[in-house]
Amino acid sequence: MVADGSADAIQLVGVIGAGQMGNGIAHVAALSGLDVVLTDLRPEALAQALATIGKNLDRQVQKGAVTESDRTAALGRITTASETRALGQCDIVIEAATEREEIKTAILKDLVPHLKPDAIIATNTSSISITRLAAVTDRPHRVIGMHFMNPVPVMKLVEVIRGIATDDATFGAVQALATRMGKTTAVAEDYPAFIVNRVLIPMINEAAYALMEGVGSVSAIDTAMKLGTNQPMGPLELGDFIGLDTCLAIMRVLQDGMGDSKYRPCPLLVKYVEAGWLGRKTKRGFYDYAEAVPRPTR
Ligand SMILES: CC(=O)CC(=O)SCCNC(=O)CCNC(=O)[C@H](O)C(C)(C)COP(=O)(O)OP(=O)(O)OC[C@H]1O[C@@H](n2cnc3c(N)ncnc32)[C@H](O)[C@@H]1OP(=O)(O)O
Ligand SMILES: NC(=O)C1=CN([C@@H]2O[C@H](COP(=O)(O)OP(=O)(O)OC[C@H]3O[C@@H](n4cnc5c(N)ncnc54)[C@H](OP(=O)(O)O)[C@@H]3O)[C@@H](O)[C@H]2O)C=CC1
Repeated sequence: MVADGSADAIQLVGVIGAGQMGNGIAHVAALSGLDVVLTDLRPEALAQALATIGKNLDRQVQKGAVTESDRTAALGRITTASETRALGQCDIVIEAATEREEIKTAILKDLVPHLKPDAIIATNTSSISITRLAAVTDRPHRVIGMHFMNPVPVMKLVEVIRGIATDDATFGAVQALATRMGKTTAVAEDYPAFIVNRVLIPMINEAAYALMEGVGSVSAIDTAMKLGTNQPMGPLELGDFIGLDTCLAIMRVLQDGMGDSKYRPCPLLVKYVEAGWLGRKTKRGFYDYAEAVPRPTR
């Protein structure tokens, strides 16, 4: 029962998509004492996600942030599955698959027949309209944006985005869940890319323009922004970290949704994605990750 909006009302969390965000969400949820069912189409993605979660928990144990017994308990609370029906008993399902609207709508349509009547559907989309995603479900009032930041175990923010039909009980339950997971929430309205990515991704896109136009090299641009504006990563390094496919997808949502040419994706960014140079996850983006120390490519 989740209708009262209390943190304790949610006990079983489903996560769809076992990529970098899905594994981070599963990690933090399990560490908060929640039971987790993590699904992905590919069994190899699930095995890789469990290995990553184990490694990141080890890192937290070494730092003294997590005890060995909490690590073991957290891993024991995560089960994996390839079939959607495994999510049937979840109180909330958090969709964290690839940032493409047709993928997300197909997932949601496949999901709803399996769910309990009052289960919440949250999406970790970085940019896509919550209202539009909710409209393909049987329960737009129970659909909400729950936008975690990468890396999920480290970053403190969750953006919460209501669709036009999202009800107060759903909003309250998700705010409480984020708090239980140790996160601080910021509420954003349902406009393209919400708050964080409305500001951040155009900056990364502009850094790609600066690179394309020869304003600076990869190292110069990242050093300038790191030391000049006190950001932990330069914009090109951060683009590689997020995934250049995801950055481009967000720019396209901004361009389509806002209809303003200031959001045009940088042609160099487009070319990198077309080449399959997606950043860290493919070992090549603005940097080459083949060696232990990433090497700038331009
Ligand atoms: C695209 C979207 O839709 C929205 C987004 O997410 S936008 C992206 C938002 N994220 C950012 O902007 C990240 C910017 N980068 C950073 O904050 C930092 O570079 C970073 C936290 C990623 C790494 O920091 P770092 O100092 O270079 O590395 P490192 O020392 O290894 O890590 C810092 C801490 O995080 C921990 N950590 C890093 N990655 C971790 C992970 N995946 N799991 C668990 N812990 C992790 C480390 O153990 C370390 O912990 P302590 O502070 O307790 O020592
Ligand atoms: N990267 C980031 O910094 C952030 C990303 N996000 C958002 O989180 C979501 C996931 O991003 P991220 O984790 O980076 O992406 P990844 O590419 O790392 O992971 C996406 C995962 O979803 C899987 N997938 C694709 N289609 C389906 C499907 N139909 N059913 C189940 N799983 C599927 C992919 O499998 P396969 O590899 O086989 O395609 C992959 O394992 C996106 O919406 C993104 O915008 C939000 C905050 C930050």
